[in-house]
Amino acid sequence: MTPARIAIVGAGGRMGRTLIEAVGQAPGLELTVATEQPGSSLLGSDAGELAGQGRLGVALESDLAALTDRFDLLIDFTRPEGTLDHLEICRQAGRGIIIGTTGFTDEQKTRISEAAREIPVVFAPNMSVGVNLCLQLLDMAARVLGDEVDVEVVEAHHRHKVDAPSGTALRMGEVVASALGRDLKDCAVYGREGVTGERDRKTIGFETIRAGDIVGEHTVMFAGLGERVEITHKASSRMTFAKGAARAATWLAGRPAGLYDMQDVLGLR
Ligand SMILES: NC(=O)C1=CN([C@@H]2O[C@H](COP(=O)(O)OP(=O)(O)OC[C@H]3O[C@@H](n4cnc5c(N)ncnc54)[C@H](OP(=O)(O)O)[C@@H]3O)[C@@H](O)[C@H]2O)C=CC1
Ligand SMILES: O=C(O)C1=N[C@H](C(=O)O)C[C@H](O)C1
Repeated sequence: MTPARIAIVGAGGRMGRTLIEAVGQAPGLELTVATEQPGSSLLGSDAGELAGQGRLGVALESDLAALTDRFDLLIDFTRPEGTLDHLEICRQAGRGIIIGTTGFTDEQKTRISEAAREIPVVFAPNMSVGVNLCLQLLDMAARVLGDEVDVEVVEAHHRHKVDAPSGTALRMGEVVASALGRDLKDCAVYGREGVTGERDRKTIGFETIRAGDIVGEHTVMFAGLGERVEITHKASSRMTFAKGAARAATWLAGRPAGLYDMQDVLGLR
């Protein structure tokens, strides 16, 4: 079978470099385009050499709109504003997109849903198998423990991360809120300070740690009187996310337009 031709945007970033390696290891995928922002000192360098994989013959370029005839699917782990630009280019060219970027506003998420009426989109704040399994476990835990417990989501990431709470923490909160018949928008509490008063059982609390080189850790605590359940995921390598994105790309190749996530890719729905 002909491999799907893959574009990686933000190719010089932490995830971009890891994605170059992961796509190179995926049998059904071939890296054909890699981009960075205009003005980047990385433009012209070889994607494989950038990722420590040896020469691939794919030079970093900046004008994605001019390159759409050279890829079938685009993988985007950048920033929301960049992702929306890339999404529009994919929509106009009829190319599928795998979005791992986090930190979108509701309005920006709506734009992704709208584009997914025309092109296939996988959009997931965490592409690791483990986190997606945890989302299933969280749904079950919330249904069993119900309103008898206090729910807190604690996440820790490296010092360079710019959005908080993490997209994964928010998705975990959404899963628990939905299982409990709540709307996260009404019940989320983002950090506490000063005289807060007693805890309201119906809230879901979020705590954020940013420190050093932590790859990504999430714990959801269901704390009752006399016992406590904690569901924890710890990523120790970005390759776990990159392999998930490569798996999503393989899965998305040839699919019809639609908004999918990693639960679809992994057959967990
Ligand atoms: N879904 C998942 O499984 C995972 C998601 N993520 C998410 O992926 C995103 C990237 O993370 P990470 O790799 O650590 O970040 P980095 O900052 O290391 O990389 C981001 C890359 O995107 C580029 N970029 C930034 N803004 C734009 C723009 N407007 N247009 C085009 N390119 C742009 C950067 O270029 P420059 O350096 O020039 O600014 C850089 O190359 C984050 O949102 C993060 O939360 C991360 C890991 C897993
Ligand atoms: O920025 C990161 O690094 C990560 N971001 C994602 C998120 O915001 O959930 C996923 C992962 O935890 C790493």
